[in-house]
Amino acid sequence: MNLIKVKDYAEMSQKAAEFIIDKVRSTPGLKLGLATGGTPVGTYQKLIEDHQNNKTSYHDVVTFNLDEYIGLSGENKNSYRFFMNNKLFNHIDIEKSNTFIPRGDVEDIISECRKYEELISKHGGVDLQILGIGGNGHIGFNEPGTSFDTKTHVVNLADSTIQANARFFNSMEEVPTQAITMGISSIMKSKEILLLISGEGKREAMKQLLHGKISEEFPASVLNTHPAVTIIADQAALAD
Ligand SMILES: N[C@@H]1[C@@H](O)[C@H](O)[C@@H](COP(=O)(O)O)O[C@@H]1O
Repeated sequence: MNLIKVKDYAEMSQKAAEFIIDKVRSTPGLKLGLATGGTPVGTYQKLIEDHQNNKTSYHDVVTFNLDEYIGLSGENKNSYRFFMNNKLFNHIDIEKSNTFIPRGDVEDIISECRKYEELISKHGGVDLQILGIGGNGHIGFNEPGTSFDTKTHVVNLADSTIQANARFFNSMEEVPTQAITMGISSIMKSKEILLLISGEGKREAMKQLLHGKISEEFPASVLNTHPAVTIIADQAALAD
């Protein structure tokens, strides 16, 4: 894994945006894997600014998001579809029909999992996957204990993840307890991965990722076996 150390969240966002813009510009029809959470928001903001100032075009870019809450429709302001429209898609020239996010509000969620996996394959797979990391090492919504062989699947969220995500909801009762997520094997099929890590709250996860053993108990550890991972981490996440 290639580790790029930066000062703070702002520098991480700037570097990550430059990395992505370079791929968008150099790879016609880029298949871009996207993540939600607080970590990539600054990066998306930088992509928007660059689109406005330098006219980088997303016209032929196809995006696949990692995950979605079960039970929330795209109109719900806490859904990841709403988040992505609001934080990125509405502000760049991407075709909405080229932005894919698993549906959490369909009746047959098992068939949605299969269809999402097929959709990614049909497009030739993800070229560059952006990832954040949960404090417990989850990637996408693959919680500790998830098999490294998983494809897109339904998960029960860990209590710590529910707690961490509660900040976006009005009350605990509203926080979904299940999600649909690309699996570990789906993520690992990406040709290249860019992992963003910022803040003190991620320090333990950072340490375990770099120095811990590769184990399903710490999902992100699998990234040590991927041939093309770049991590951009800030000082707060790196400090011992
Ligand atoms: N499903 C998302 C993950 O993709 C994200 O990486 C994680 C960390 O979020 P944050 O960046 O807000 O710390 O939160 C959620 O669980």
